[in-house]
Formats: sequence, structure tokens, C-alpha cells
Amino acid sequence: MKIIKVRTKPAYEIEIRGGLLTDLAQDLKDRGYGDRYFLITDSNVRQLMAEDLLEMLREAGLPVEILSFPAGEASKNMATVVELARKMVQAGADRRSAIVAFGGGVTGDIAGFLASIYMRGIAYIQIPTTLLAQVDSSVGGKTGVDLPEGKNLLGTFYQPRRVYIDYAVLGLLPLREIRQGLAEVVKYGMIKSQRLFKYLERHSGEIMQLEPEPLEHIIAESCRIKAWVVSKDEKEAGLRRILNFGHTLGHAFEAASAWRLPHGEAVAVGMVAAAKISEKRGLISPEITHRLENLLTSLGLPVRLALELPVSEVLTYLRSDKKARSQWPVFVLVRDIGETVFDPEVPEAMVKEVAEELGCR
Ligand SMILES: NC(=O)c1ccc[n+]([C@@H]2O[C@H](COP(=O)([O-])OP(=O)(O)OC[C@H]3O[C@@H](n4cnc5c(N)ncnc54)[C@H](O)[C@@H]3O)[C@@H](O)[C@H]2O)c1
Ligand SMILES: O=C(O)C(=O)C[C@@H](O)[C@H](O)[C@H](O)COP(=O)(O)O
Ligand SMILES: [Zn+2]
Repeated sequence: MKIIKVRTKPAYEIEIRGGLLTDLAQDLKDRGYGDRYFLITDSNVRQLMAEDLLEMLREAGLPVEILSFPAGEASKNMATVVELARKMVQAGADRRSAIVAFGGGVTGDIAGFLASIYMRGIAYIQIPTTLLAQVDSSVGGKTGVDLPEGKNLLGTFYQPRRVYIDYAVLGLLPLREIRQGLAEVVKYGMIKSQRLFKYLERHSGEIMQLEPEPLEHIIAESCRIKAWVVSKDEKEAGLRRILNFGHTLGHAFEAASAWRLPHGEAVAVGMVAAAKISEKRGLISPEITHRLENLLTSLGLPVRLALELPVSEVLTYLRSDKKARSQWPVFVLVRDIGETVFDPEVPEAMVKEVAEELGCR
């Protein structure tokens, strides 16, 4: 078992343990986050395991209701939030009720956002069930939804009370979804840890086989890095932007694909783009980009776009990036593996050239 502390205000813990869901009910009873619990999940996770969890919690005497929405990024919008909120009001949820976000990053972002605005804020806990959510989205309190104009454009910073990571649930997760999470793990290596990057280079085979030891290692290392960054800069005044490495173009690719391109794959290609821009800005040699591309490829992640996205649309989405100043993003670049640089002056022509090299038309 590993416990990692996130030193935000208030602070909270991430508990990482294979099989922890079996004694979750007792832990929730002991900690008492709410008088009633609302288990929020998506349609897939509901069928696969949320009904079982519901039964387990009810058997232990906890008052719990379950609410779900159709699985997928296309549900990450205000309509879903409003629908869930109305169901909570109708079920009598009040300020002492607590939300349990049980699912992937889409569920965590929606449920966390709802918790932050429901009756001006109620408690929530995160129980992430995808690798991506376990290494990234359940930690740090970024919550929110998409707009047709772009990714995560509505949202809040609102920390969960606790994060419970049971990597045993990843046994049910399709390989393509495992890969989405690995993209974010590669990101942590690129921004903060040569050691993690090298570990991934050496152990990609065992990780893809979901061997518990390397799996627990990469989850814990990712959470440690994220907890450290978020503890220093909870609301993204500066340092936290490093967590957006690969996301500037990644988010634009996702939006331009009308959410057909999954987050991790978009970030994988976005990281290659950021490395190529870093090269063109004279920060790194092509060797670093090649190492990144080789690692992504060995993990089964794309290094070029599989969909033809119009470059003009991609550039339009970039202008509404949350890191933009005067409608142009501050790019997160690298000067080595593990070392980032912010660059507000990347020329548009350079971004266009790189986007085209990666498959935009
Ligand atoms: N808030 C943050 O800090 C943060 C960080 C990274 C990503 N995100 C967001 O996270 C989202 C992507 O998250 P995701 O990749 O988890 O997607 P997701 O939540 O859509 O989950 C992917 C798929 O896996 C299914 N699933 C979930 N757990 C499962 C399990 N154990 N077994 C089988 N199937 C399972 C889901 O039903 C879904 O179909 C994006 O919206 C992204 O913007 C947020
Ligand atoms: O936690 C953060 O900070 C991140 O940037 C983590 C990212 O992996 C994540 O995709 C996040 O949702 C991006 O946030 P945004 O503010 O760029 O929309
Ligand atoms: Zn991300």
C-alpha cells in the first residue's frame, strides 16, 4: 500500500492498493464524508462494476444512490451536469450529501465539477477506474466540462477529500484505454523525471502485461509528481502549467476531431509536436524527439495523427487555450527529458508546419 499526501488547502491523501475496494465501505463509514452518498458513474462502469459496489456499500449500511450518464467524452458537457444535478435535487440531496466519482477521467471531471457547484459545493471523493484517471485526472482538483468551442473551457479547481486507487480494476480495462493512461505517464517523465522516462523505456513489456509491481510503481510515481506540482501551485499560476505539456496541440486535436480522438492519443501526438517545436526553437537535439517517439511507439501510442484534421481549425482552437495570452498559447516546451521551458512566442507558422508534419491538412 502507498499513501501520498497532496498539500493543497485543505490537504488530502491518495491511497494506492490493489483490492482496496473490498474494504471501502468500512473506510467511508469511519471517515464519514457525508450523511448520504451519490455514486456517479458512466454507463459502462455502471454495468461492469458500479452496481456491485453499490450493493456492497448498501450491505454495509451506507445510504447510497447511483446515477449514471452515457460513457464517452461527448457526455462531458453542461447538459450532463444539469441532468445529474436535477436528479440529485429530486432524490433529496442536501449540503451534507457527498459525491463518489467512480469511473474514468470523464466521470471524475463531471462529478467533481458537479460537487463544486451543487448547493455551492459539497464533499466528493475520487475512485478512478482507468489508468489515466489513476495517474492523473483524479488528483489535483481540476474539474470541468467541454464546450463546442474547446476542451475543458468550463470548470473549477476543487479538491476531492480522498482519492482511492485500486489498480485491480484495471484488469477489465481494454488495452487501448491502458495506453491512454500511459501517455500521461510518459508526460511526467518528459516534464519532471528522467528516471521515470528510463523506467518506462526498460519496462514497457511488463507494464503492458499489467504486472502489479511495475503498475503500482508508475501509478505511485505519477501521483507523487502530480501531488508535488499541485501542492506548489494549486491554481496554475505558473509551475502547474508543466502538466499541460503536449496538451496545447493535444486539446486542439481532440476538439478538431469532435472528440473522436481519445485524450491520451491526442496528448501523445501533442507531445511529439511540443518536442518538434522545442527542436525548432533550438532547445533540444532531434535525438530527444526520437527517444520520445520510440517510447510512445513501444507503448502502442501514436506519434502521428490517424485522422486528417484541418490545420486552420486546429489553429482556431489554439487561440482559446486556457494558457493563451492575447489569443496565442504559452507553449510548454522541453530543454531536456525532465526539464521544461515556457515559450509565449512560438511563431504561428512554426506551429502550422509541425501540425502539417504530424498529419493535419
Ligand atoms: N482533471 C484532470 O486533471 C484531467 C487529467 C487528465 C485527463 N482528464 C480528462 O479525462 C478524460 C479522459 O479520461 P479517460 O481516458 O479515463 O476516459 P473515460 O472516462 O471516457 O474512460 C474511458 C473508457 O473506459 C471505460 N472504463 C472506465 N473504467 C473501466 C474499467 N475499469 N474497465 C473497463 N472499462 C472502463 C469508460 O466507460 C470509458 O468507456 C478526458 O476528458 C480528459 O480531458 C482530466
Ligand atoms: O492537472 C493539470 O493541471 C493538467 O493539466 C493535467 C492534464 O493531464 C489534464 O488533461 C487537464 O484536464 C488539462 O487541463 P486544462 O486546464 O488544460 O484543460
Ligand atoms: Zn491530460
